[in-house]
Amino acid sequence: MENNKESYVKIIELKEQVKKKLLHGLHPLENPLETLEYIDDIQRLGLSYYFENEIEQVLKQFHNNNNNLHRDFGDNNLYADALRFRLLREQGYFIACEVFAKYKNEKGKFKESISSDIRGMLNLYEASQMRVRREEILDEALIFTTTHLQSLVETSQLSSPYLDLVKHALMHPIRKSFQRREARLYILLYRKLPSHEELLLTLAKLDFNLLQQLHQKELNYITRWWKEFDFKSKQSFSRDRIVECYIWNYGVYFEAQTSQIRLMMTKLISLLTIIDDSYDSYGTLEELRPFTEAWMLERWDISATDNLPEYMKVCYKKCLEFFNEIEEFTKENSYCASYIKKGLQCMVRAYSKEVQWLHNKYMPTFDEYYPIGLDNAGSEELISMAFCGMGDVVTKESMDWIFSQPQPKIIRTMSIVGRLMNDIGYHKSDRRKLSKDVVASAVECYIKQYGVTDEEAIEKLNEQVNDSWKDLNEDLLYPIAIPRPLLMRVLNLVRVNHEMYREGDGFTQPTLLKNLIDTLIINPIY
Ligand SMILES: CC(C)=CCC/C(C)=C/CC/C(C)=C/COP(=O)(O)OP(=O)(O)O
Repeated sequence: MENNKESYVKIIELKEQVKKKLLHGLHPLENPLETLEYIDDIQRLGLSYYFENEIEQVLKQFHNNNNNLHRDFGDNNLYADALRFRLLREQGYFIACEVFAKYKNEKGKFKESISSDIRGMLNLYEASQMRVRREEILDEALIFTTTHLQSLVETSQLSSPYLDLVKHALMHPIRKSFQRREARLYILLYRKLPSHEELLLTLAKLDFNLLQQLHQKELNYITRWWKEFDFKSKQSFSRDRIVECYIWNYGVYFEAQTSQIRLMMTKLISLLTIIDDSYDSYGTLEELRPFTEAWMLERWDISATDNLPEYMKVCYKKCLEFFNEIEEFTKENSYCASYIKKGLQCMVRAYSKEVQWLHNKYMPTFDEYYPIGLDNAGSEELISMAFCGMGDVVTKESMDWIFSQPQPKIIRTMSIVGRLMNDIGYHKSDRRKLSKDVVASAVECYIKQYGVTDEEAIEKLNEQVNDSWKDLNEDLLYPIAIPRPLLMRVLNLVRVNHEMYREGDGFTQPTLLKNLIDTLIINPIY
């Protein structure tokens, strides 16, 4: 691997060339498809953060010239239509889904003939993930493309980079995916594509490897911090998941200049895990009552824990220290820390309600459970903390937006994805099967309220998760409530929730995230 200084210099030089091409070398009106493909490649290679303004300028032209460009693709270019649709919607521009009506037959079904166009089908599949409510044509497109692409994967004997992309996309659609894993994977696939551009490939590889070295150093620092804290010696039942905490935030912030917020968020999640475990696993009701009161104080004070067990004191003290660190970090925006405190209080209130149910062996109805379960998914808390890393972009109004009523749809989506996927995973896990406790969780509460089977409950809850992604998509279309860079961090937080609980409890069962950790932190790209 080249030495770091050389890599930096090369990155600067390559970036300039890409910028030039984006602004002057592409001609959206004459060559719309080539332009879109170039932007798609930049984004999928994980490089768009270098070119936000240029990409915005180019895509705006597509948006403003929608009709002209529409004609350029002709009547039968599913690949181009779907690519443009996805890129514009990802950028926040509404584009009507009726553009896909021409791919239907007289019976109102998608034409079977398009199913042999793999790249077109793949783009339509990704485009349909951008749907909002009441876009039935995109619901149908998702089913149509998923079915055909799945059968293609099962029956095809050929190996091709496109087929690899299809296999991957079926598991990880772009909209929901952990972005850095996608970048790495796309770098490996892109170099096999006949059309790849050497310059972009080199830039992407250098950038990934250089960032990875920084991430390794950070992980080193944070594991030392965790070892020195040594909470395990005070309470051995608590989950020991500092690497997973780091990965959580790496999904939200990955850039070199965001190192500090990544580490702060990692500390926050590790402390939240301790608090969660205190309520869920080992605190008694008598201990937890004053513990809850201590968090509810206007000014947190260590003396509030005088009569509490040592492990609670240690946890509370560490949080006080951590809040001093947050205040120092957000000196310029001194109002920020109070929102993080408010978010934590909201979680603790929910934990304390759940613990009463647990100790009273009471299984609530779904309606009783749901608002509490959504509150303890911690969305307001994590978003408040994430926004603190956004420097000038964040304002008091955007912090107020986090706690506004009615709750912004994208925040509700974050809670729904986290809560329901976590609870569905819990329902299927050995943890539940082996537990003698009556633990309130969405599946059990749904079964209790509606008298349905496990499978039916899970199906209904999965539907809610899918519908909530549509709401998220809507909140990300212009006009938007707060600046786009802030909303993009919220989107990343939702993606992390999805990733963590996609196949069970990735946070608690260490094997589920192992692959992700190896790919992102350990192995460079050669
Ligand atoms: C669930 C979710 C999206 C949480 C987001 C807030 C957050 C990052 C908390 C840190 C600790 C954590 C992963 C709790 C989930 O525990 P658990 O799996 O025992 O679930 P529980 O919430 O039912 O205790």
